[in-house]
Amino acid sequence: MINDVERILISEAQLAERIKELGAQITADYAGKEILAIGVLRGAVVFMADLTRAIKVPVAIDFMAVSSYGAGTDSSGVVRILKDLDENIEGRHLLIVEDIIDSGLTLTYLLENLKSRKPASIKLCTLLNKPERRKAEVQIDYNGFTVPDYFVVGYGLDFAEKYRNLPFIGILKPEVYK
Ligand SMILES: O=P(O)(O)OC[C@H]1O[C@H](OP(=O)(O)OP(=O)(O)O)[C@H](O)[C@@H]1O
Ligand code: HPA
Repeated sequence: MINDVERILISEAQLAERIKELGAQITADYAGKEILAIGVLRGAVVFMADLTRAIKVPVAIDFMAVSSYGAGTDSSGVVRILKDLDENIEGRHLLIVEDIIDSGLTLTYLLENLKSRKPASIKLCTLLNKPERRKAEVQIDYNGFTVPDYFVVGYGLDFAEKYRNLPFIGILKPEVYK
């Protein structure tokens, strides 16, 4: 698996340091409130586990599964809900946790869907932001790292369901996905 990686873009130590900072910022912003963190399956799971432990106000967790990529490296643009929330979100402070915002199509769909259920507030936290690929504008409240237009893997992110368990964010060798 490691032999498929061309180079490490964000190391394990850099991820840990930045997540500590994000946790502190979120803790300060939500003082006196309770958060319902909504992880977007499956990519956000690894980040969600570390981020929630860096937040010091009460955090409940729930998950939604959506898919728009299939086995390729381009969004199909068609977002499907594969698993809905278990919690009632009306009147709650939602923190959507994503691994990456790329075209922005997944989040645009998700935000509209969640807003219609009348939460008290919605904020978005993404580990990675790839603005060069944006097709729909998305307001990001907490951004871990801005990355260039490479297909990245690791720390939850996959290519065809592989590489999610790499502890860093890396770029694959072109021959692996071409
Ligand atoms: O901004 P966008 O272009 O919409 O891309 C971002 C979305 O794509 C990835 O999910 P994917 O559909 O690959 O599912 P996964 O989380 O199970 O890997 C990622 O986790 C985001 O949810
Ligand atoms: O660069 C990426 N890597 C993995 N999954 C993704 N989903 C959107 N962009 C990416």
